[in-house]
Amino acid sequence: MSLLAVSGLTKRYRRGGGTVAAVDGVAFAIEPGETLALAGPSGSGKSTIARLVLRLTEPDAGTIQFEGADFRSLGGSALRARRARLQMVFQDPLAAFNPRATVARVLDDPLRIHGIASRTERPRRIAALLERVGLGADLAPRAIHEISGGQRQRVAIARAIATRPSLIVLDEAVSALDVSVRGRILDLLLDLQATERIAYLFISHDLGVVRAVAHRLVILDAGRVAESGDARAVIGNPQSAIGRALVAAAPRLNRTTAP
Ligand SMILES: Nc1ncnc2c1ncn2[C@@H]1O[C@H](COP(=O)(O)OP(=O)(O)OP(=O)(O)O)[C@@H](O)[C@H]1O
Repeated sequence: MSLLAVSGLTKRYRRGGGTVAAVDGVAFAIEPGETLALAGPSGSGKSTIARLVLRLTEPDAGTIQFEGADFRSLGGSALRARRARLQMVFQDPLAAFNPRATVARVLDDPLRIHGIASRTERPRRIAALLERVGLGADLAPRAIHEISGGQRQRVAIARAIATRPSLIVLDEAVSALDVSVRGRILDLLLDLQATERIAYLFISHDLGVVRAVAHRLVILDAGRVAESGDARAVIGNPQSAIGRALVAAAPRLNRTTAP
């Protein structure tokens, strides 16, 4: 059974006098421990799909099965428990967190809210989480706005793994980072996937990054699936017009070195 399976996913927004389908009958599945990338031009519906999967936005139609449950019909404590297993990392952690909060506070929240560790245990758990993402425990008292962008994204990943998720949605999570920092964060994500068997829904406009980390790739165009398949096969030989255009517009793909 797939970890996540969506089908017929549809979300319309009002525009002018009518409506626009930001997401229009999209279907895909993610298996445990795998990375599925979503790519497509700006406005093709990538972020809307992320928000629908996370239930931050309600779809107009479609089904979302997560860990065998109908995710749309869950409520109350069942939804809370399932939410712990489905985490997210966005492009800009400064927008996602209170910039004045300390690193310790950002990591304490999920441990407390989901009842994962007692008050006395939590500092130790926070130190272990920081260590797991390659940061020192001395970062705990620092404010989010005081640390570097790469450190902030590591804190965001530490927060995401605090609840032992089976799936993390990453929406342009490495796009704002410079190339060397990006490479190290991608290595961390791959290492976490190998050791914890976490699956990723990896949204990126950068096919070089997608090729480096994704097992499978779904290319979107105007809210619909244009093509999908093995990530390297799709990038190496795109079948859709939009796939060919995206590959042609990605000069870094022509290099032999990994991003
Ligand atoms: N809250 C909203 N209200 C109205 N229209 C929206 C809303 N959110 C998204 N849209 C529209 O839905 C379409 C898909 O947007 P979405 O942000 O999902 O695309 P995207 O592929 O993530 O784009 P980008 O790469 O630029 O982030 C766009 O036409 C966008 O203008």
